[in-house]
Amino acid sequence: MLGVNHLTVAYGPQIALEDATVRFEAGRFSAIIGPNGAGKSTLLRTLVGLLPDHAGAVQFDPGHTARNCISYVPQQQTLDWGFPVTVWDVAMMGRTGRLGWLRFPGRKDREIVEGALKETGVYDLRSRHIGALSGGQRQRVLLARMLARRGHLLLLDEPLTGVDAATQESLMALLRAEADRGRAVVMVTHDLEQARRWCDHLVLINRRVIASGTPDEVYTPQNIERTFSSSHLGHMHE
Ligand SMILES: Nc1ncnc2c1ncn2[C@@H]1O[C@H](COP(=O)(O)OP(=O)(O)OP(=O)(O)O)[C@@H](O)[C@H]1O
Repeated sequence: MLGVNHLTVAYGPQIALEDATVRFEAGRFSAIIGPNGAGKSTLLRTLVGLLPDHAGAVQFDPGHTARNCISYVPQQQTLDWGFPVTVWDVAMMGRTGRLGWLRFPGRKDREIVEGALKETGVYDLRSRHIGALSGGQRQRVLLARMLARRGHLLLLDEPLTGVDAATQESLMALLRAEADRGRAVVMVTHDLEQARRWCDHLVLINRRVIASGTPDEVYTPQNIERTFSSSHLGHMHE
């Protein structure tokens, strides 16, 4: 459904991701795993189209583009939470992004937003200003916006940061269900054990793709060592 082919991304002289080739399929729940600075967010942001300045190709299946099929949940700290909007408004942005700014949302859109807020457990907070939410509540609102968009491809950058353990389980179940409905779900995470339990496709990266496959294929001592060995600290200081 979506992939990158020999992708290299640099920020100025610093190469963040080198010669990465990987494919994400519909119906699969994929996890991108690696240490800090490994290039995980860079890979996701390139897929979304936020880093157009790269070498190599981002490939969509025919009829799909970043604009018409991706729902993206960025890292929470990259957003401005002082913006004067309510929980409901943020979830509705999932619809307006789809409709275009000139069309007003209709009853169907309101139903979809209501359903998304209920699914993520923040419907009761719908009139609250987003600045007045806890970290875990904010994360749920971002997930509600993502669900409201109804994209075929869900890209999430560390979506469980700040979320308590019980809620993490229910949100993982929610994402698993989205994959089982035929969506491609791709999540950046630091939690290897959680990824092994919920995901059927893992991608280990450390500036390069170290391994890609099922949890059993990917979680070998050698791959883990190559992904998390301190050698990557070397290139952080290059
Ligand atoms: N806007 C930027 N300008 C310059 N360098 C950047 C920028 N964004 C990321 N980098 C660098 O690119 C490399 C990869 O960063 P990236 O954010 O993709 O890592 P990550 O795997 O998502 O890390 P983390 O687990 O810490 O979120 C890092 O060395 C980082 O310092």
